Amino acid sequence: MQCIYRHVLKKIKTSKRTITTSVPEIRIYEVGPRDGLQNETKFVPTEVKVELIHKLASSGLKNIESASFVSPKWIKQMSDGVHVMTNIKKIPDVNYPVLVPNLKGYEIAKKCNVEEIAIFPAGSEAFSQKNLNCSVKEGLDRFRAVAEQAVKDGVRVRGYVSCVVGCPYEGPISPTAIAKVTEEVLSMGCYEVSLGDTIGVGTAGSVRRLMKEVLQVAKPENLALHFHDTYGQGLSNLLAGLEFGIKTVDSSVSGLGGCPYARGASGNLATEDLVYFLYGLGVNTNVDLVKLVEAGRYISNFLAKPTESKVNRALGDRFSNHLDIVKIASCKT
Ligand SMILES: CC(C)(COP(=O)([O-])OP(=O)([O-])OC[C@H]1O[C@@H](n2cnc3c(N)ncnc32)[C@H](O)[C@@H]1OP(=O)([O-])[O-])[C@@H](O)C(=O)NCCC(=O)NCCSC(=O)C[C@@](C)(O)CC(=O)[O-]
Repeated sequence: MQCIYRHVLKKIKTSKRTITTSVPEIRIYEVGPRDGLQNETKFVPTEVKVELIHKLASSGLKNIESASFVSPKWIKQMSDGVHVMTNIKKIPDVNYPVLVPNLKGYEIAKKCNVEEIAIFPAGSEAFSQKNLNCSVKEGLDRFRAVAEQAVKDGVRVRGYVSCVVGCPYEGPISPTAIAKVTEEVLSMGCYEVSLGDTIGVGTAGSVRRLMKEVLQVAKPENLALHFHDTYGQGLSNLLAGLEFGIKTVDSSVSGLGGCPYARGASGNLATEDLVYFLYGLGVNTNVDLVKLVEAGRYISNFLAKPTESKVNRALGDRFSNHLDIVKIASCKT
């Protein structure tokens, strides 16, 4: 089968010479510290959030959505965003984006010297009302003002579109509606739009239908996939999406996650499961699975709940060497 993933040229040193080879690569956008924790009822202290972010960065993840600057009246769990962002010991080549709902949140984020923000309009009218207290159109206008200011300030902007397959209040959402919102979000200057199956109702079939429509208005390199794993379809949905040439995938360590305004939705696709899956496809992730598993256990232990990652559970205490796990994933025993 022809490899469908983006390839990067890498210089690899052998004992005798340096060779240039082509390695497929997928960009992982970790959302655990934000999407993963925002729905937790027990307040996670700032130092635990910061330690989680440090552990994720040391596993090799390069994009870690670290906080959100939403109204603390709406999401109390994220109310310490300023302290989180000012206490992270940043690694130079790691991106630490934050979620921003309006200009007020943007101004606070800016004071924390963030280099990237994410805006998050919805594809569904009812969800927009519940999540943002405004219509889709009002949300888009509000986010356009934020994006324009950020672009002016040289801050990168990423966009989410929520409820790309289904809405907890309205039911199925048409791919045409999602394509329309995606096009508008891209026109605001976002370098990428992440398509969020907020309640995890998608299947490989509905994801294919969505991709066909959205790719009428966007290039695959400007799209990302954001799956919640409510019905256990996260990885098959992802495979369906990757077949369209998408190169960025969102996931959450330990499968944490959920939105308080999307009751019943489970966590995101677990990053440990994603990394294992990608190694199996021969896709380079540059992530150390042992360190990632440790990060997942750190936060699950703190929350006193079992990990939602099947890979994390399956590995138990058997493996301390990243390469051994990669061999299993690649079936190269
Ligand atoms: C958009 C609003 C603010 C409108 O909320 P509102 O109540 O209509 O706004 P408001 O302007 O009337 O403000 C109400 C109060 O909040 C304050 N306020 C207002 N904004 C801010 C701010 N940025 N930072 C700090 N404070 C703020 C504001 O100052 C005021 O304080 P008061 O005067 O009463 O003392 C609110 O609805 C909100 O914060 N919503 C965010 C909800 C949220 O975070 N949801 C989860 C993230 S979305 C998600 O998870 C989906 C995603 C992205 O992961 C993709 C997927 O999974 O598919």
